[in-house]
Amino acid sequence: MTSGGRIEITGLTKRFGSFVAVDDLTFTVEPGRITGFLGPNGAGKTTTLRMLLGLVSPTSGSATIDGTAYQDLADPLGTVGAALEATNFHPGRSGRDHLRVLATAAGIPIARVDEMLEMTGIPAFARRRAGTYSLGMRQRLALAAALLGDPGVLILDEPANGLDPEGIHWLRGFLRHLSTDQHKTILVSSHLLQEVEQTVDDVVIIANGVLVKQGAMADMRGGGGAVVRTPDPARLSEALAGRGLTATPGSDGELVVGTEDLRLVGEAAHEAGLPVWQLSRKAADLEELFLELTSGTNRNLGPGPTEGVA
Ligand SMILES: Nc1ncnc2c1ncn2[C@@H]1O[C@H](COP(=O)(O)OP(=O)(O)OP(=O)(O)O)[C@@H](O)[C@H]1O
Repeated sequence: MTSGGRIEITGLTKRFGSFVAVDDLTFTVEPGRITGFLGPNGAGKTTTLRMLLGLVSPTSGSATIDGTAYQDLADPLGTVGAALEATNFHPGRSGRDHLRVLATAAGIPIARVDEMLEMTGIPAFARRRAGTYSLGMRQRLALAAALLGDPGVLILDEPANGLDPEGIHWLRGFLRHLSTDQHKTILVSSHLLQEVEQTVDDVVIIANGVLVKQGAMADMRGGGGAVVRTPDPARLSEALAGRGLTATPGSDGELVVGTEDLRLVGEAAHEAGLPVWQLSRKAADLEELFLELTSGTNRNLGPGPTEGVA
């Protein structure tokens, strides 16, 4: 069982002619964690992953795994497993045969094939031609292929694409097991924050090839403040103001307080002699935050509606 290496992206840039697909990108991905690589369609995620895997050469900058570029790795399949597209299977070949060909070419014991099919939940389909697989099945087969060499680093491009809710639930648990129990490094791209929200520990968000945010998912969730409900919101507002806390009336008689510390709010209510009907943390609206961070940046859609010129 191989534990993961550290991915380091430094000043990574890719130009296609005059078009800058990836622009001076710098971030790191740590072992034992699941990192979501997020951005709207066309943001430059796939190009970045392709550079990391040595499939596209950077215009400048570097992408390394434990300090080594992919093309210089001594044992690439045993170090990094990748599933970039779920469609590159020979349609007439069974999933099992596909994995057997890969395993033989890489000198991996054939027994590992059935182990991986079992692990990714596709043994019953293994003897059917891959051309008949649903997108979800192809995703599982791509994952099985990526894991054949027991790599410490796993790079998955939109792995939840085509999975049904049960499949997404399964994927979430599976990736969690690989990161927590096997300490692997997992980088998962997605254009939907919601899709990976419950899966990832860290996020790297890009738009127009540029880094817009990197951090722990828990920090993204924070900042929402506290919600408190009481029979006399005006009096509680005053008590909170006395403690330097801002309180804004919400939609349904509640107050939204500018602190994450629920104790402060509870104490203010207690001092004012007010009963508290509800006191909870307000979750930040991640979808809103994501749209805000990346708004109007989907290059593939062209410019948005423009203001009329007087
Ligand atoms: N070989 C190429 N030649 C010219 N432009 C390219 C090439 N490859 C990618 N691009 C452009 O670079 C931009 C980034 O593409 P990329 O596929 O990396 O984005 P992405 O974030 O992965 O989006 P998606 O989720 O749609 O795959 C896009 O505008 C794309 O059209």
